[in-house]
Amino acid sequence: MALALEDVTLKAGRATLLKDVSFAVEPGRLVAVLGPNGAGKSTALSVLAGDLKPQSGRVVIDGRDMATVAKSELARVRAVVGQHAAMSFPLTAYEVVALGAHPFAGPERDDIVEESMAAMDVLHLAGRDYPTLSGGERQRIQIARALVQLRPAAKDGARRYLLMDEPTAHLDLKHKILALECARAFADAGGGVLCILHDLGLAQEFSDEIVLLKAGAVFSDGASGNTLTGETISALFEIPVWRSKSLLATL
Ligand SMILES: Nc1ncnc2c1ncn2[C@@H]1O[C@H](COP(=O)(O)OP(=O)(O)OP(=O)(O)O)[C@@H](O)[C@H]1O
Repeated sequence: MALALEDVTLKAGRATLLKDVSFAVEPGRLVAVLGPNGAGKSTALSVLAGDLKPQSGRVVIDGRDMATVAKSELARVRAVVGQHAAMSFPLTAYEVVALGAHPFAGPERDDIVEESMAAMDVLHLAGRDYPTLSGGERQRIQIARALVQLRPAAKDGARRYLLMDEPTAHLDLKHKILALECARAFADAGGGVLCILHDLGLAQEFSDEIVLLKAGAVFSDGASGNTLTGETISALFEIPVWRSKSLLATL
């Protein structure tokens, strides 16, 4: 059981954005995806989410080809926290989080929404107009919404997958840690998490596995403790080995 890319190649016009990319997000695991700007991380996440269709290869969710899974079913088992949390609808923060909760009704829904908002430290923002929130506040609301969306699957014992594109990008240190603790708790409770990160230290600290992407291909993939070496980081980001080694020594 897993959410996996199998030999995925994706092109846009003449550009090849992903070349034979394979990796899997297994239940109970947090996979961090790292790599230079433009490496294909967000593209890979969108393919895994079922939002972009590859020209070759396939996405497999718990043994089924994703192309055969209805969008409505997909919405119950995977949630996406995107890179840009902009939303121009005149909704309150509470209403945005509750968008994830449409299968619930009544007091149960309120409890689940409030619990997820508390987990992301945004309960005090519940009545605020979403468009007036700061970037980091919006990001935390989006994570709370995704957690709400996946709650029914958790209760049914179904597999579920949380896909996050740079969820910590706009967050202060306390909330970066909180967001990754929530993602970690989600994995520890049996969900699978994919998290695109630029921070090597946070990736090392919170993930089980690290996938390194470069130029649309998997550069390296392995257990978090073994993947980030001075030589690998140097080659991945095209920086001197002495620099990557001194950076890694600070992690
Ligand atoms: N529709 C498209 N047509 C052509 N090129 C595209 C298209 N969409 C994305 N790209 C290019 O594909 C590459 C991969 O983009 P992607 O957003 O996946 O990178 P990323 O690894 O997430 O980068 P970042 O760290 O900057 O967020 C980039 O060079 C981007 O410019």
